[in-house]
Amino acid sequence: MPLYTTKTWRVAVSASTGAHCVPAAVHGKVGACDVAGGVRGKEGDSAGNLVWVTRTSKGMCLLCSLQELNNHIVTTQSKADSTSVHFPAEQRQHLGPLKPVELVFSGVSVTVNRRRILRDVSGVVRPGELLAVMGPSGCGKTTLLNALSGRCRLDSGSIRLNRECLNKKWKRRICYVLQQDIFFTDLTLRQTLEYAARLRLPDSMSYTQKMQHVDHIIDVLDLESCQDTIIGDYLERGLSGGEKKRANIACELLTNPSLMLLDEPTSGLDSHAAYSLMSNLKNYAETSGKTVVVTVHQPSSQIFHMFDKLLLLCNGQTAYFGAVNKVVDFFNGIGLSVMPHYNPADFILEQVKGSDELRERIISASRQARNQPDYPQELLPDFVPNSICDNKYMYQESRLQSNGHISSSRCPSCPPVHISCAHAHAHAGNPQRPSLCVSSVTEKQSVYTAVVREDEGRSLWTDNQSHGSTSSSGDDELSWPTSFWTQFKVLSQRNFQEARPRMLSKLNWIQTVGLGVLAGLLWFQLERKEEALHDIQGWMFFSTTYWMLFAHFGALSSFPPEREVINKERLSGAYRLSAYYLAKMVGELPLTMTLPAVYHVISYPMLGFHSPSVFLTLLAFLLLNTIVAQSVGFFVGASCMDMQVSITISALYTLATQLFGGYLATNISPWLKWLQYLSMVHYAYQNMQIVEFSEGSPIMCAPQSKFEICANQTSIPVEEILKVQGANLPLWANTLVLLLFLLVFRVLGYVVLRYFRRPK
Ligand SMILES: Nc1ncnc2c1ncn2[C@@H]1O[C@H](COP(=O)(O)OP(=O)(O)OP(=O)(O)O)[C@@H](O)[C@H]1O
Repeated sequence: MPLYTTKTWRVAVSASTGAHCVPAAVHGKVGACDVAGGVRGKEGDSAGNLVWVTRTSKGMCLLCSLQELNNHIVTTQSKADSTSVHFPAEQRQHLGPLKPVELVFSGVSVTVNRRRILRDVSGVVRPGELLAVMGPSGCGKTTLLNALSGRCRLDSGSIRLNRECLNKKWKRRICYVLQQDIFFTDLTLRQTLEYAARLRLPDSMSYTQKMQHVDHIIDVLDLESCQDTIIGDYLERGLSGGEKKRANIACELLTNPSLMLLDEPTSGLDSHAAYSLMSNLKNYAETSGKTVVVTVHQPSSQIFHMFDKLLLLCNGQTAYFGAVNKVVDFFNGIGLSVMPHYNPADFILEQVKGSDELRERIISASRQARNQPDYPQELLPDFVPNSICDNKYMYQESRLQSNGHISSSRCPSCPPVHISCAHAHAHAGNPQRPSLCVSSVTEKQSVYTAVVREDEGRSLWTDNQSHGSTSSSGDDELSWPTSFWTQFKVLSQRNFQEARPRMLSKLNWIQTVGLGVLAGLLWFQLERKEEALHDIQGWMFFSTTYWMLFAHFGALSSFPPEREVINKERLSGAYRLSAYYLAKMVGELPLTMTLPAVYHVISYPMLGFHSPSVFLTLLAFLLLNTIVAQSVGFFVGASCMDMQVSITISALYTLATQLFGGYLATNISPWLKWLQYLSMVHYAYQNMQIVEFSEGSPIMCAPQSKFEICANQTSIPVEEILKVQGANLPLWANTLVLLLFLLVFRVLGYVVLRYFRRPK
């Protein structure tokens, strides 16, 4: 699919329509815009001026260099660059409006477990910039990223994105690539990306478009060769460390995020892979106007010079914040000179790992640097953030009317904004009808202004220093990328695919068939007489308890790794918990039922087959019991964060359930008897007896029968068999209780995940 085309553009100027861009010649596919949004032009714009990209209603791609507007002619070429992440226009329009993000964090202090980790850390990253956070191990880099992504509470300070405080809407939009690679280990890389695309790309994109997008990301991150390899873990080898890292980034890149936070993306990579990854990110930031923050340990000098800005941390405090190319001057200024040919990254890290006195000197020099004129004004103590306007509407939108005037819809309490088209080089030879305008600066702060051309009805963003977003739409920003139905469908498929190798593993098959045959042989063709009654009951009790334990502990052990993945996905706002929960139940249902059914098919006919209806009803109760046990296991697994605790609780519950099931102990003291009503096995076992002994040939009395009724008749009715065990509920009541168990534990599991174990 050709994503990259070479285009030549002219600016047509006429008295009636003013200046606008027209394609002078188009080679390749029309509409395949390959630069996302307005960017500070690099390619084809040697002057480094703003390049505008927009789409007309006819789907044409317009690129104009503002600098050249006055010259009436623009030639912009965007050449193929396989390392850049570009989104084809027809896909990009589905990914939502392009929203460059300016990240400002000021005076951030964080305490974790009563230990102060970060103190008064500040910084600004603008769209198109790559900020590196560096510092010795344990200095607080990850904690800072956690704070910037809204995953930990600030003691003081603020985090603003496009001048809005970090809120739920932004948290969902931030892409945070964690240091650990959290995936379903049995899925291949391609399957992982496909599911992520189907879940996180909007419903307005077709399946084919989503898959094309996956292909593109795989191509960009050079993952073709390993796309069909499983992710793997320490038990089963899969992707290499570097491939996992890139897979992690690929999953996040799918949604075309405006702000990316990456924790140690180069750790575990060789120098070439690290360089290639960082140049991808650099390109991504530059060409797509993205804001990227990475933490790095010890970058090579090549990588170091790729960064635009550096935040150097030392014991949780800022040791340097500013342009990378000025860090050497900063250290020179305090008498610490880098030796020639020495990697500046190594040098500065050595300094911040030096003596206490040296570190104090660096930190205090960094504090003094705040008085320098080039220090970002947003970080100055007297900067008034959004106290004048409320956070939401610091951004404002203006409309360019057909008469050439600009109408501004700013909030009443905003300071006056002077929109200066001259300032924006946008006269285009016709002052009455400027094509594009940018905001100017008020006394204290620049205000983000998007100017909408009435004839195109489309917002463009700009600012002479930084970029604002198109208007934030509040609540709809919190809506999910896909419908409940899509989420349910995709998650069910993923659950099925992910759980199948685990639940239907070769070992589980061997265990099931082996036990089925063994149980069949042990209780082979039992006669229907009192002497064999205990054995028939033994088969039933063994079957119900075995599958209870199998399902309960299966659910218990599989949930902790799954919790990691769903927490990560929930934090990124990928889907509703309810969709996941329902999908988990439905997706795993066929797998949960397969092995007990196989066991039943093998062992029951060996025991003695009466009728298909008995066979099927017994199977139904065995399966119901298994599903109930699975729900209890899932509930315990979801509630307990500590595996040891959950195993202890489960062992206690399942063993008590067996003891009170009605087979092992029949003369239970009255004060303990109530416990049998909490035993799910009790109900399933009773029902199996009711079904088995109600149909077919009756159970014949023994010559020395222990049943009183045998004094008057030759066979034992089912009621008498159950009475011995102290059970008196009918079939329907036992079934109802089992269904209630199922419902209650499923609902409890959901409530725990929704309210008590929310990812933070
Ligand atoms: N939950 C926690 N409880 C106690 N201490 C914590 C916790 N989380 C982090 N810390 C401490 O905070 C400090 C900073 O941790 P952080 O993970 O942010 O460092 P880092 O700079 O990312 O380190 P590295 O480069 O080794 O990954 C460390 O000393 C760590 O032990």
